[in-house]
Amino acid sequence: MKLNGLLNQLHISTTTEDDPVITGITSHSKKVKPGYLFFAISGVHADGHQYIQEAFENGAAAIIGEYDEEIGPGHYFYAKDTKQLLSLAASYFYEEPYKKHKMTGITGTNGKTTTSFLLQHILDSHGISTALFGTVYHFINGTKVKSSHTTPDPVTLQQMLSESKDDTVVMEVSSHGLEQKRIEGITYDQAIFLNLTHDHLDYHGTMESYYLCKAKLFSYLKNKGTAIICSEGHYGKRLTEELNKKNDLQVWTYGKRKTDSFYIEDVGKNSFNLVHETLQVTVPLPLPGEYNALNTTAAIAAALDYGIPIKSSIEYLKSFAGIPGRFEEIILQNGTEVIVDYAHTPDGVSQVLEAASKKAGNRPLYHVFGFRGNRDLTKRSEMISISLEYTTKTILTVDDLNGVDRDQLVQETQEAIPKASQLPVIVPDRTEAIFFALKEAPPNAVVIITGKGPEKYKEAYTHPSDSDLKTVELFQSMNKPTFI
Ligand SMILES: CC(=O)N[C@H]1[C@@H](OP(=O)(O)OP(=O)(O)OC[C@H]2O[C@@H](n3ccc(=O)[nH]c3=O)[C@H](O)[C@@H]2O)O[C@H](CO)[C@@H](O)[C@@H]1O[C@H](C)C(=O)N[C@@H](C)C(=O)N[C@H](CCC(=O)O)C(=O)O
Ligand SMILES: Nc1ncnc2c1ncn2[C@@H]1O[C@H](COP(=O)(O)OP(=O)(O)OP(=O)(O)O)[C@@H](O)[C@H]1O
Repeated sequence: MKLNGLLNQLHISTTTEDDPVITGITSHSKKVKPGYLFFAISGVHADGHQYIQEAFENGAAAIIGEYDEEIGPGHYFYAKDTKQLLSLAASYFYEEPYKKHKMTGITGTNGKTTTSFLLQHILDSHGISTALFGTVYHFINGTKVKSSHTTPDPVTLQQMLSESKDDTVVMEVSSHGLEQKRIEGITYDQAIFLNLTHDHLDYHGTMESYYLCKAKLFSYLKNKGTAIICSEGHYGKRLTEELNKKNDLQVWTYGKRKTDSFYIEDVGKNSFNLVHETLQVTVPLPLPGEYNALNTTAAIAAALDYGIPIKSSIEYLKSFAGIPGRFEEIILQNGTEVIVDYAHTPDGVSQVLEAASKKAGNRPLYHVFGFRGNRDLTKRSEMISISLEYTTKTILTVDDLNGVDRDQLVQETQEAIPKASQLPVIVPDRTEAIFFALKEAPPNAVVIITGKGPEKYKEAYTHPSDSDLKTVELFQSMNKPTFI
């Protein structure tokens, strides 16, 4: 690809005499190789304009930045919004790879991973090869690829789209990804809105700007594309109203109202009823909880939009194998049921504890969880209150420190405890906290550990383990019953 052609596609109305070949695109100066086009971006921690010199030294063919002045010894072009242009340039560089696939984007505070796994399972079972881009891992051409972001940076994203030979791409679209315009240069055949509840206010500031950011996904829908929206909650209703005013989209809602395009009722332990137009069917619940009936309905609706009959989706769901760290269950030798789950927002914790307490019935329910350092502090008290409401015993611990001193995080956790008659226990070492819960809980109890799901620990703890699941397994192996 030549520079002048790319500048033209980006609507930068300057040309260069030498018109160099562009060999790659990046916004990180240290990744620049000879012939690269470097985009200078002002970020949260650094300003890419400070690294222009380094980019030239590493061989950049040209730079695009937001400073309206000549910088450096080589080609420099001014642009108003380098984040947007970086994504567009990456898309053009890889020859607009989204056009090779059917594209599904899924957004929402909670449930993106779950819904994307469910949809991928249905599509794959139907013979539609499907790539998955998301938090747990990416899955391209039948192979798992390590994921560092829910929505990858634009260059990685476009490269993955280009490498994928899959018919369909199902991708989680995070609010950070939307705000940073990582998906610019892609249009979607369908977009799904799951919910919007308290999270990431450290980044978005207010729920209003968080909503406006999530709603942006729907502006990337193709003409006649399908919007699938959960109507439970204020924001889903608002989005539906806003999108219904546009005539160029198919808008489907799902939820618990009879007016929803996909209406669910009678959510039980193992199944729920789904009504769509004249069809009424029983759907097996692939994972416990009403929230998972909703996630499943979103996946069934998306599959129907791609031509898969609802009854076929139901058949396929019977072989769904679950998702790492999403209501993942282990039964200890003494009978204690342990659940590891990724809930890390007030709504997520509330939903999963509701499902866990239904499972526990009259049995005791123990809950172990903690907070991440440097992340939305305003959700902490609410999460503790919810835990205290649902559980027999709450054991607070720490999650990733993210650079915060452990004692400070423990102190912050202590301060977040609302005044309540039943006080939680604090065990700062996460492995000790899990051991404590498993030792304290009577054999008939259910112990739920939330926050990390399948993620590896970033901190070192007393017991040699690198994830919640491994800690539970370690406890098992150290506490094997001895038979005489
Ligand atoms: C807050 C945030 O989202 N930051 C993301 C953002 O970084 P940034 O623009 O703020 O980068 P910065 O560090 O300030 O640097 C500014 C610019 O200087 C450049 N630079 C910097 C240093 C240098 O030596 N040379 C150089 O050129 C950087 O490449 C960058 O272009 O853009 C980067 C490239 O796309 C991301 O890797 C980075 O993700 C950080 C690491 C991150 O942790 N993000 C999380 C919060 C995130 O995105 N999470 C969502 C999921 C959230 C959820 O739903 O739970 C996700 O999609 O993964
Ligand atoms: N529809 C939902 N509504 C509320 N909570 C949910 C919903 N779906 C899942 N959850 C809860 O949120 C947790 C995370 O789910 P999931 O990983 O699917 O969400 P996510 O949106 O991908 O999260 P993240 O973007 O942070 O990775 C689950 O383990 C569960 O406890």
